[in-house]
Amino acid sequence: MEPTTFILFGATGDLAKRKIYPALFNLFVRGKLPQAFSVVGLGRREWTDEVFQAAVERSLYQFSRTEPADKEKLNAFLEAFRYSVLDIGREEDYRKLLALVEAREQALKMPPNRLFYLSVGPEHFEPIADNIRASGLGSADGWKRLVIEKPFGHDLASARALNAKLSESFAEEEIFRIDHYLGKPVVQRLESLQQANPVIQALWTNRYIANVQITASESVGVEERAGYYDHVGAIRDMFQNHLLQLLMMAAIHLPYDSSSEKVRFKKKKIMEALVPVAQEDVGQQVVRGQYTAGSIGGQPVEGYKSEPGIAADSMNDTFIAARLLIDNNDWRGVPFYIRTGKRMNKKSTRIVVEFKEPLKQAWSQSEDGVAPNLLVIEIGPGESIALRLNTKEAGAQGGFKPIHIDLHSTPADSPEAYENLIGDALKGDPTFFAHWDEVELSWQYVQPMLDAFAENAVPLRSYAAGSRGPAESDALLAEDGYHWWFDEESEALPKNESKEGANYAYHANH
Ligand SMILES: NC(=O)C1=CN([C@@H]2O[C@H](COP(=O)(O)OP(=O)(O)OC[C@H]3O[C@@H](n4cnc5c(N)ncnc54)[C@H](OP(=O)(O)O)[C@@H]3O)[C@@H](O)[C@H]2O)C=CC1
Ligand SMILES: O=C1O[C@H](COP(=O)(O)O)[C@@H](O)[C@H](O)[C@H]1O
Repeated sequence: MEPTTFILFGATGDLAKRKIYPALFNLFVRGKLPQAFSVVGLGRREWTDEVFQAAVERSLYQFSRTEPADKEKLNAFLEAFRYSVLDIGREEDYRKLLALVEAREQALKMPPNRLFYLSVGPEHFEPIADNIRASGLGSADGWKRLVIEKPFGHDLASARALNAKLSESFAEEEIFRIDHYLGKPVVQRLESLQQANPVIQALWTNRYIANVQITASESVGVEERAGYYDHVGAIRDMFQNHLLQLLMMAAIHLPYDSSSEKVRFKKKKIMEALVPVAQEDVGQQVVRGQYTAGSIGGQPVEGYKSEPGIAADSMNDTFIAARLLIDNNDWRGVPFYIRTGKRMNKKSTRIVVEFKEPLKQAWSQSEDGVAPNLLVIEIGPGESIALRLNTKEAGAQGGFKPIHIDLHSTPADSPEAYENLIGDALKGDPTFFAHWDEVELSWQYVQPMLDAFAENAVPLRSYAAGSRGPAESDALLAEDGYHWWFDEESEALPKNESKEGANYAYHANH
C-alpha cells in the first residue's frame, strides 16, 4: 500500500473516537496500514500532540474490539499521530497545516499522498474542499482523496449543489462518499454469494423470486441527536442512503470478473430502472409513521414528541415502509419492500428473499408445513446467510419441516464497517463507496416523497414503541398477498453462535 498522510477534520469529535481511531488501530494490528503512515488530526480545541495521542489511546480502550494489550505496539501506532489547531473558516490555519504535513512527509520520506477525511458536520464540507484547493494542500505531486461522511445533501437540489462545489476541488474518482452499510461484512459478501454459488445466481430473477424484503429496525430512539433527526426523519437518515444502497446491492447481478466500475455501473442501472413514484401517488406506495409511548424489553419508553429536543407538534417520520418496483427484465413484477424505524421491537438489519411457491398447489391442500423457500441475509447485529428449504423426514407421519442451510457465517472477529471502508479508501478502492450517480438517483427517487411528506399529503401513522411499526405497513404487503417475514416466522434460523469454520453447515430444525 502506498505511503499516506491521513488528514482528519473533526479529530476531536464523536465519530473519530467511536469509529475512526478503533478502525485505524484494527487495521494496524492486522498489518493493513501502509508501511509509511502519518495522521494529522484537526479541530479548534487547543490540543497538543500528546493530548491528542492520549485521546486516541482512551478511545481504543473504550471502543476498539482489539484490546491494545501490547504497549510497544500501541506506542508505535500512536507515534504516527500529530495534531494541529484549525478553524475550518480560517485560511491561515490551512497554510500552517500544509507546513506540518510537508514537514512530516519529509521526515518520513513519504510522497505527498494525502487522504482528507471530513468527520465534521455537512455545513463544513464545501469550505474545507475550497480551502484544501486554495492552500495548495491538494495540488501536490502525489494523489489526493476526499473521504466524506453523510449526510450528502438534504434533498436533490442541495446534493447537486454540494457535488458541484466539491467537483471544483476533487474529481469524482477522488471522492469517497461513506455509506457505512456498504462496509458491513455481510453486505460486502453479497458479491461472492452470487459469484461462488451458481445455484443462487440462477435463481436471482423474477422467474423464481416472489418478493424481496429489506428491513432495518432499531430499538433505540433519537438518542442525543434530536436536533438533527427532527429535521431529517427516517426517510433521509436511513431510507435515501443505507436502504437504497442495500436494494442496489441485492438487485444487481454480478459477473465473475466484477470490478468496481462494473459494480457501480450495475447499481446505477438498478436505480435508473426504479419505477418513479409521483408525488400524488406516494400515499399508495409509502407508509410513514411516528412512535408513541410504549415499552421495549419491559421498560417504559416515551413517545417521540416527548423526547428531549423534539417539537411537541413534530410531524417527523421515525418509520417508513415502501413498495419499490424495478422495471427491468430481471425484476419486473417483483416488489421490493423496504422498512426502517426507530423504537421498534428489536434491532435487526436483514434482507429476506422470498421465493415463489411452484409446489404450493400440489402440496398445501394435503400436507402441513410447506412454506416458501427463503434466503435470509442477516446483516446485523448477527451476521449470516441462510437458505430455508422444506423437507419431510423418511417415515415421518407429520407434514413438512423447514431446514436451513447456512451458506455463509461471518467469523466472530470479522472487521467492522469502518475498518473495511477506511482500508478500502487507503487502497483507493471505491467499490463500496457511493458514486455520485447513485446518490443523485437516490435523491431523485426520494424527492417526491419528501415533497409529499412536507405537505402532509401522506398520513403520519402511529405505532407504539416496542412494536413492529404501524399496522398500515403490514397492509402494504397484504395488498399483494404477502406478509413481512419476522424472525419468529422464519423459524429459528441458525442463531449467530460462533460459527467460525462452519460455513456450509447444515441445520435441521426440530
Ligand atoms: N457520530 C456518529 O456516530 C456519526 C457521525 N456521522 C457524521 O460524521 C460527522 C461528524 O460527526 P460527529 O463526530 O458526531 O460530530 P461532533 O459534533 O462530535 O464533532 C464535530 C467535530 O467537528 C469539529 N469542528 C466543528 N466545527 C469546526 C470548525 N469551525 N473548525 C474546525 N473544526 C470544527 C469539532 O472540533 P472542535 O470542537 O475541536 O472544533 C469536532 O471534532 C457528521 O457529518 C455526522 O453526520 C455519521 C455517522 C455516524
Ligand atoms: O447512519 C445511521 O445509522 C444508524 C444505524 O446504523 P447501524 O449500523 O447500527 O445499523 C442509525 O441509528 C442512525 O440514526 C443513522 O444516522
